[in-house]
Amino acid sequence: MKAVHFGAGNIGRGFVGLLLHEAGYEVVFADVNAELIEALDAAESYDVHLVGDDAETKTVTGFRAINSATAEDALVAEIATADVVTTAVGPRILRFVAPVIARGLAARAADAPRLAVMACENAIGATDLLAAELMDGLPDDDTREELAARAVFANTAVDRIVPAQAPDAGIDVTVETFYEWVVDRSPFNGNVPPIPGAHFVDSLGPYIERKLFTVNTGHATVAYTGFLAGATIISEAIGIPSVLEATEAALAETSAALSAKHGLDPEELAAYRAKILNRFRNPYLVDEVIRVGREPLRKLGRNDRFVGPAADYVQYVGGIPEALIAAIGAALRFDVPEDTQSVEFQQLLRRADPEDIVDEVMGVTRGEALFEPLVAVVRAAEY
Ligand SMILES: NC(=O)c1ccc[n+]([C@@H]2O[C@H](COP(=O)([O-])OP(=O)(O)OC[C@H]3O[C@@H](n4cnc5c(N)ncnc54)[C@H](O)[C@@H]3O)[C@@H](O)[C@H]2O)c1
Ligand SMILES: O=P(O)(O)OC[C@@H](O)[C@@H](O)[C@H](O)[C@H](O)CO
Repeated sequence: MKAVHFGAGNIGRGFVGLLLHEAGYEVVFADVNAELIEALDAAESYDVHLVGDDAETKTVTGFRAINSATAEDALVAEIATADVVTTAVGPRILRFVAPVIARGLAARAADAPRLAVMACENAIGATDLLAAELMDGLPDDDTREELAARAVFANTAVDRIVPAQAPDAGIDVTVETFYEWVVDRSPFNGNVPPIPGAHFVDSLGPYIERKLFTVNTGHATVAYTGFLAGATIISEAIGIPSVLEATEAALAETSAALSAKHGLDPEELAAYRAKILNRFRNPYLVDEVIRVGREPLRKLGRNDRFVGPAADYVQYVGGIPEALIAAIGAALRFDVPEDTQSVEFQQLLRRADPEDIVDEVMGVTRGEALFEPLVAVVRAAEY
C-alpha cells in the first residue's frame, strides 16, 4: 500500500506520516521545502518522540520524499499508483496542491481502485474545499465526472499538538502522546482504507466542531491572552490565572453551543475540556504562542474557532457569548512581525472601518446579533 502525503512539516511527519507508516503504507512525502525534502530523502528513518505521560519514541521507516515544486511529473506518477493521498499543508495551501492531485487522478489506470483523498487540516470541510479547488481547475463537466469517479474525498478531524521543532532536531519530531484522527466513513461505501489509527464515523460534523471549537478555540485563547500577558510558551501562558480564566470562560460558551446544537452530553464535554487544558499544560512541549496564534485572519474567519462557535451560541443557546468576544479582542492585539497575517491585520486595523473588518474578516453582517458587539471590540482595538 502506498500513501502520498503533502506537507512534511510538524503534523505531517509527527502524526499523519507516523499513523500511515504504522498502518503499513509506504509514505511518499511531498513538500516545497527543498532542504526538508533533501534531508528526508537522504534518511532511512526518523524518530517521533512522544512526550508527557507514557512517553516513548517511535521510528518511521520506508518513506520517500519528492519536491513538489520541482518534480511534479514524478509526483503525478506516484499519485497515479497510490492508494491514499493526505494533506497537512494549511487550508489556504490546498488550492496549490489540488492541480497536481488532479493530474495524478487523470494518470490512473481506468481499472485502478478509487484513490482515498483526505485533507488533515484544522478547518471544517477541508477535504470538500480541496475537492472543490480540484474540480474548479478542470476544463469541463466530462473531465470532472471522470476524475470524481476515480477518487473518494473524505473529510477528517485531526488532533495532536505538534509544536515547531527545535533547530537541531533535524527531521525528528517531538509530539504529545495524545492523538485522534476521525474520518467521515460515508463517502467510502464500506471500503474504508485500512488505517488502524484512524476512527471512521458516520457523521463527522459533531466531531470536527467539538475538536475545533474546544481544542483550537481554547488553544488560540491561551495564545492570544497569553501573548498580551507577556508569555511566550503555551504551558507558561496557561499558568497565568487571567489566561486560564479567559480560556475556561470561552470554552464554557463553546461547550454550551456544542451541547445545544449537537446534543453532546455536558458532563462529557466538561471532562473533554479538562483533559484539553491539561494537554496545554504539558511541560515537555515547548509550543510557542506565536505558532498557536499564527494566521489570525484565518482564525477569525466565519467558520473558524471563534466566530463559528459564537454564531452557534447566538443561534442555539441565545444571548451574546461575551467571553468569546473578549478572546477575539485579544486576537486583534496579536502583533507579531514574523507572522504575515498578523502584520496585514494590524495594518487593516489602522486603516479600515470596524464595520468593514467585522463584515470582511469575520463574515458577520449588519443585522446579525453578533455584529454590534464585534464592531465594539474592533473599535476598542483600533489605533
Ligand atoms: N501542528 C499541529 O499541532 C497541528 C495539529 C492538527 C492539525 N494541524 C494542521 O495541519 C496543517 C499543517 O500544520 P503544521 O503545524 O504541520 O505546519 P508546518 O508549517 O509544520 O507544515 C506545513 C508544511 O507544508 C509545506 N507546504 C507549504 N506549501 C506547500 C505546497 N504547496 N505543497 C506541499 N507542501 C507545502 C511546508 O513547507 C511545511 O513543511 C495545518 O492545517 C494545521 O492546522 C496542525
Ligand atoms: O494549526 P492552526 O494554526 O489551525 O492552530 C494552531 C494550534 O491550535 C493547532 O495546530 C493545534 O496544535 C492542533 O490543532 C492540535 O490538534
